[in-house]
Parts: sequence; structure tokens; C-alpha cells
Amino acid sequence: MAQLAVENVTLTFGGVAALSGVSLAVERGELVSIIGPNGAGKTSLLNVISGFYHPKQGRILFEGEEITHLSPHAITQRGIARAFQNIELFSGLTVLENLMLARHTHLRYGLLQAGLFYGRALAEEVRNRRLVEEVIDFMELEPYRKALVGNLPYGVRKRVEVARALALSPKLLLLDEPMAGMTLEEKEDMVRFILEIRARGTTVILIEHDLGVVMDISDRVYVLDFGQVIAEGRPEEVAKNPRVQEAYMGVEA
Ligand SMILES: Nc1ncnc2c1ncn2[C@@H]1O[C@H](COP(=O)(O)OP(=O)(O)OP(=O)(O)O)[C@@H](O)[C@H]1O
Repeated sequence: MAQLAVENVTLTFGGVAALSGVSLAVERGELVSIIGPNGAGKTSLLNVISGFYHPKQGRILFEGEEITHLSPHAITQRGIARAFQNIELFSGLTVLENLMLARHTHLRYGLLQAGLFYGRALAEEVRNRRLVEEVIDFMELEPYRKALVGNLPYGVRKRVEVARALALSPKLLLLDEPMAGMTLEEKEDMVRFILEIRARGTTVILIEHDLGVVMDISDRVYVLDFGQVIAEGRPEEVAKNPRVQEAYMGVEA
């Protein structure tokens, strides 16, 4: 059974179909990329998987359970976290505070429980802090942990955005253009982090415009065009597909 199954999903905005009849299956531990020209529906697909939009038709299953109409919060709690294209961090808070806040907001245990079982809440907080420190270490953000996010260079903020999603201990990580606007060196670092995240067993779905990176690191690739899947397969198969070459003609070098 696929860990994530998107079945025949259609999403429309005032008559315009951002997604029409999209199906996709991702196995646990896979690194799957979604590519396609601008406006093809890539971000819309992440939006329906993460519960920001609900499809007009079709359904989405995660680990065998239907999540199609759940809220983003409920979906995060089931183990799907997302790093946003337009960084969603609090610029007036430190890196550490942003990561702790993400855990608190999304994975909050009941307030009543915290009130009744003070010891348990404290233990939970110690665990949160330990997990967040592990993520900071893993993403090599140690030098910035007490820095205000708003003061950090763009490339580091992109890394903190991925760290924020990782702080939620996801089983499936959705990455929306995590390398956009980065220098070559920053991109290489991000590629290394993504490969390590996958090596640790986390499933990754990646939207990325840099086809060189996509072809290098993906287990499989889905190609969207005008809201439809026009090709799927291993990177080398997809690259040879005439429909893909046509969709990209003049778009990518
Ligand atoms: N909130 C919205 N309201 C109206 N139309 C939308 C909305 N979100 C997306 N769309 C439309 O849906 C289509 C797919 O957009 P989407 O952002 O998913 O594409 P994309 O492949 O992620 O593009 P890009 O590579 O430019 O980010 C586009 O025609 C877009 O204008």
C-alpha cells in the first residue's frame, strides 16, 4: 500500500481547473519530485495534500486513511509537514523560538492535560526541546539558533523554513521550491539535507524548478502540465518522454 495516494483529484477556482483528475502514489521512504511549467498546478497539489484546499472531486489517503477533508492542523498531526515556497516564519522570533512554536502550535497536547498532569507536560516540553535541538544540529543551524529570523540571509531563512517543518517530526515532508533563489553553494547544501532526510526514512515530495537537481536526486518524477499528470517514472524515463520535452520546450534550457 502506498503511504500517500492521491486519487483522481480535481480542484477548481471559479471554473478554472488548477488540477484535473490528478492521481499519484508515493511509497514510504521515497523521494518524489513534481515538476511542470509555471501554473501547471504543482503548488495546488501540495495545497490539497496538506489540507489548505479541499478538492472538488477525488480523494487523498495517507497511510490507508482518508484525509481529503481534514484541516491542515489535523493533517500535520497525522505526520505530513510542509515547508512553504514563501517562507512562513516569524521574523521577530529567533530560530529556536520559531521551531519550538511550530511544535507547540501544531502538535499541542490538551491544555487540560497540561493543567492536570504538570509533570507530564514538563516531560513533553523537555522532549520538544530535545527534538528541536536535534533539528537545529541536523540542519547545521547552530550558529543561528538565537538569531532573529528577520536578520538572517535569505538562504539561511530557507533552511530554517525546512527545519520548521522537520521540527514537526513528519513521516512525509512536502518541500515547495526549497532551493529557489539560492546560490549554488546553498543549493548543494540543501540537496545534501534533502538526501539525508530521505536516508533517515522520511518520505519527501519535492517541487523544484532546477531539472538538474530533480534528475539527480529523485527516485521518481511526476510531470504536471495544465493541471494534469502528463508523465510519471524514473528520472531517466521522464527525461526521454516526448510530451515532457514538448511541455518544457522553450521553458527550460
Ligand atoms: N488561490 C487561487 N485562486 C485562483 N486561482 C488559483 C489559486 N491558486 C492557484 N490558482 C491557479 O491554478 C493554476 C495552478 O497554479 P499553481 O500555483 O498550483 O501552479 P504551479 O505549478 O505551482 O506554478 P508555479 O511554478 O508558478 O509556482 C494557475 O492557473 C493558478 O492561477
